[in-house]
Amino acid sequence: MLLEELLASLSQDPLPEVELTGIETNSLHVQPGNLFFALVGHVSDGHAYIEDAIERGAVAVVGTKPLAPFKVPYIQVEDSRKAVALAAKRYYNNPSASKTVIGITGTNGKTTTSFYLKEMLEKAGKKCALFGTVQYIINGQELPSPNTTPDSLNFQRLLHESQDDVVIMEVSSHGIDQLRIEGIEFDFAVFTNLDQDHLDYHGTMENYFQVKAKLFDQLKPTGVAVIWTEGYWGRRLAQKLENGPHHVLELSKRAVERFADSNIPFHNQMNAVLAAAIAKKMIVEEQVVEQVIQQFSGVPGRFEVIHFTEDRHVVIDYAHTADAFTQVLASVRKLAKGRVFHVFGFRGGRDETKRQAMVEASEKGSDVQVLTFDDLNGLPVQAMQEQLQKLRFTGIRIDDRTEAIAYALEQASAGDWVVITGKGNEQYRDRYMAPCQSDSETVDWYFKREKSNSY
Ligand SMILES: CC(=O)N[C@H]1[C@@H](OP(=O)(O)OP(=O)(O)OC[C@H]2O[C@@H](n3ccc(=O)[nH]c3=O)[C@H](O)[C@@H]2O)O[C@H](CO)[C@@H](O)[C@@H]1O[C@H](C)C(=O)N[C@@H](C)C(=O)N[C@H](CCC(=O)O)C(=O)O
Ligand SMILES: Nc1ncnc2c1ncn2[C@@H]1O[C@H](COP(=O)(O)OP(=O)(O)OP(=O)(O)O)[C@@H](O)[C@H]1O
Ligand SMILES: N[C@H](CCC[C@H](N)C(=O)O)C(=O)O
Repeated sequence: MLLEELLASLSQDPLPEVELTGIETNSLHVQPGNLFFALVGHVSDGHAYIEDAIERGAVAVVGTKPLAPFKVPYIQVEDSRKAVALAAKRYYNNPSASKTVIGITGTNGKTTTSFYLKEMLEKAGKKCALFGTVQYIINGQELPSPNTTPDSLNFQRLLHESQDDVVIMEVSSHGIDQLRIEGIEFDFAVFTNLDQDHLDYHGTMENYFQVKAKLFDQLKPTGVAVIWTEGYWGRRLAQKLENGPHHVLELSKRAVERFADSNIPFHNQMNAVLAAAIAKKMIVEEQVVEQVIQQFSGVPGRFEVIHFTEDRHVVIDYAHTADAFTQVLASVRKLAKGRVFHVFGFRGGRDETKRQAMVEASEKGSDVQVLTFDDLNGLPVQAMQEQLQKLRFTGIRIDDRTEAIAYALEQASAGDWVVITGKGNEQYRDRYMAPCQSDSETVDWYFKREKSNSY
């Protein structure tokens, strides 16, 4: 595509006749013939890397700041995140237009709902691409997920490669705010729930809600909104959409009554019915939907039950909000004949204001609490220790996660359950550091150690 063809609407001046070889937002990845978009980020400012991008072969640059002329055309726009999203959409020939696009938002349950839905649709013969926290899947191929919601450029590029019929994506509030989904029109948008999280980024729950609600502005005119309305924020969203053009499907506790005798955790029943509502709208047979719910293969690191020994159980779970703790611990309480141990921690550099509520949910839902580290995310150990010190917490503190898990497993006796939350299936302790064992690998290591010690 010619530079002129892509950017004519943004540039006052005529642009040179140059054939583009691609679009880039990271100067380090620029190849000769690329168009570079300078984005102001949370850590760096892409405008500082314009010269670098030009040296690597960028043929034009788009940015937001008034800058002195460069040796290639510089096009100043109001919002370079919006500009790159729309340029990528155009460059890759609007790849989502030919697919059914489903966006799932909410604090908890996005990943699980998306996995349920993928299984339902695939059983009905549809090919699904998936974007989310655990992984991306394009044309059946699993790719690592750097962000729950990919940046707009990567997203359009992957959609262009995808020969799938359906795109199921988790839409994070960061993703919406940073315009990673700008220009995408959704056939379905799902709201699971809202719980206190990410206030380091959004400031207030109201702001957090308003950002999440923006997903629903991107529904196609024929689009359907599916909302869990049992909570305050779900009801607010349903009200907001009430007089709008879209069909709104509201789901509440009544929708999960039929699971009364089943042993799926309650939160997964909610996720299952949200997925089922879309599957049915997409004409998946009732029988297929039910079969998937009954035989669901689960999500890595979400309510993963390990029969540690015959009478001791471990649950590995990705809970990292107070509501998620309440849900998971209540489900375990129903299953446990003995005590419930809870090993948990917090991520460095993330919302600190949710922590006290998480401690309280843990103390309410379990018998023994072990507070440890999740990820430090670059935060010095001492700073995390000081932050933990400030919490009102009466349980046991063991900073080293392996030791904390070992302690809980050691203390647990027949009938007890040990719940380990926060990291799920993740194989790193700090996104900036080397990979390390997952929580289930730690449990496995402990189990082997205990077995060899008993001989
Ligand atoms: C705070 C935040 O959300 N940051 C995200 C954001 O980064 P940023 O735009 O601020 O990037 P930056 O590092 O400041 O760089 C600015 C620009 O300079 C450019 N640059 C930089 C260096 C250089 O040498 N050359 C260069 O061109 C960069 O390529 C970039 O274009 O955009 C990046 C690309 O999309 C994201 O990877 C990054 O996610 C960071 C790693 C992150 O931790 N994000 C979390 C908070 C997040 O987004 N989480 C949600 C899930 C939350 C949930 O639901 O629980 C998610 O969707 O993953
Ligand atoms: N519907 C729900 N309501 C409340 N808590 C839930 C619900 N579904 C899942 N959870 C809890 O939240 C945790 C994360 O679930 P899941 O990965 O499906 O959510 P998510 O929205 O994708 O989270 P993230 O964006 O952080 O990846 C689960 O391990 C469970 O503890
Ligand atoms: N939802 C959590 C976990 C994100 C997981 C991973 N992508 C990371 O950033 O470490 C958060 O944003 O705090």
